[in-house]
Amino acid sequence: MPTRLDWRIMNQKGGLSMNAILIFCQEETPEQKKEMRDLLDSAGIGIARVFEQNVKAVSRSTYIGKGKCEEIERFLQVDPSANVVVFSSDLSVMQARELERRFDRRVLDRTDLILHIFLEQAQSAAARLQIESALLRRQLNRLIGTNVHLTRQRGGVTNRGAGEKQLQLDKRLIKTRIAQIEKELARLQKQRDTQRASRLRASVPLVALAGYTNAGKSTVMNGFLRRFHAKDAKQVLQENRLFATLDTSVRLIEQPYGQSFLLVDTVGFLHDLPHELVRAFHSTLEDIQLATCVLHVVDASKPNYLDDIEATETTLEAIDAASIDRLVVFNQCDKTEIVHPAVHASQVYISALDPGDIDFLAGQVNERLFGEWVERETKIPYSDFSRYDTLRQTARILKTEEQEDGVLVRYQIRHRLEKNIQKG
Ligand SMILES: Nc1nc2c(ncn2[C@@H]2O[C@H](COP(=O)(O)OP(=O)(O)OP(=O)(O)O)[C@@H](O)[C@H]2O)c(=O)[nH]1
Ligand SMILES: [Mg+2]
Repeated sequence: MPTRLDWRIMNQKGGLSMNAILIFCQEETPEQKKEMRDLLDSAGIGIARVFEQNVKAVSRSTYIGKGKCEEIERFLQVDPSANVVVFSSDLSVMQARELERRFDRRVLDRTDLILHIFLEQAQSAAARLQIESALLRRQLNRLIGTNVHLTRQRGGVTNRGAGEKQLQLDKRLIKTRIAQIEKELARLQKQRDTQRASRLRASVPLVALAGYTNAGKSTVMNGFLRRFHAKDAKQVLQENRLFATLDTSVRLIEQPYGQSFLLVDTVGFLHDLPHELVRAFHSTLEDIQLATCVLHVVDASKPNYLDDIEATETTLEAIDAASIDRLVVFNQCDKTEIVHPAVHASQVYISALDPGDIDFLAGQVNERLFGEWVERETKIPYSDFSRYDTLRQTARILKTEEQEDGVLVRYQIRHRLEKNIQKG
């Protein structure tokens, strides 16, 4: 809503192109550096210049210290086209404020950047509101104690008194907006609770795709949709971009023999996800908590995939989902030497692009959800058509034999589905 207020982030929506100075501060690994660049790319921000600094003693006011700040300031004078400064590390309120004052530019840290991507791309009302609320809270923190320099950036007001007044007004407007958002979020939460309750009543198990961003969760979902669903089932967006998915999508995966389940695609995780972001993610992650089984999708072709697994596990713990039954799906095996499809204990190796591998994964999921196949025999009286019908839908019929008092049926069924065909 109030674009005027969020001069730090939202004013870019007008179409101004963003060009950044990117500052690495902590001897990041090549993978971490690539991830920062990918995040900027996802946010649609170009890179004018990269500065590197191994900050040993973090400066309380500027993080990187006076010398580095001066070097950057000199660069900004020579090349004023860079209109934003991005830090790979998270900054305190005080540091961000001081750096913005010195550079006379917007300063974004990693969290700002992620929120920025979310704001641009999230579709659902709840996700958008949660992100807006997180952004406004950060903005409010930075405004507290701020003085006239902001007003200078807003359009040349130099009168200190007017600036203070403007600041008070902004703070009040932000607080009012946050209160409005909280109210609206509570209403949406109620709506979601009702939808979930009806889903649970339908007694179809829920399977959640979770994992690091860009691991291939949406591709796995589309694989399932292509394989098991009617042709017009709406596919979800899969893209080589961090945070391609920002809203959850739930689809019914209809399989034979009563093995249908709901599959939910969720937003990707990232390492060191700050608490406020986990909160902003929350509405999209609630589905994971209700899942019977979590498919933790990993990009097995990344050299540092173990770090990704750890980051995902940490986030699952943070949302109280760590105790849910888990299948770790090592995906993108086609880019590696790993033999696929294969399974070792609760680890499955696949390529989501291969329909045969999706079938294999479905088999593993079915076993977790519905148990092993068991072989049974029963006699159904001719008068009990409906039981025979249920049996046909839920079991693999192996043999039927017509007898005087009914049909003798031999069949295979997943043992947890047996209760569905017990004599009524
Ligand atoms: N070669 C190969 N590419 C894959 C495989 N699975 C996914 N991809 C590609 O990897 C990229 C990311 O896939 P997505 O399914 O969008 O990843 P995601 O986990 O949903 O990512 P976010 O929504 O950003 O968290 C896309 O370009 C996919 O085509 C795979 O098994 N093999
Ligand atoms: Mg996705």
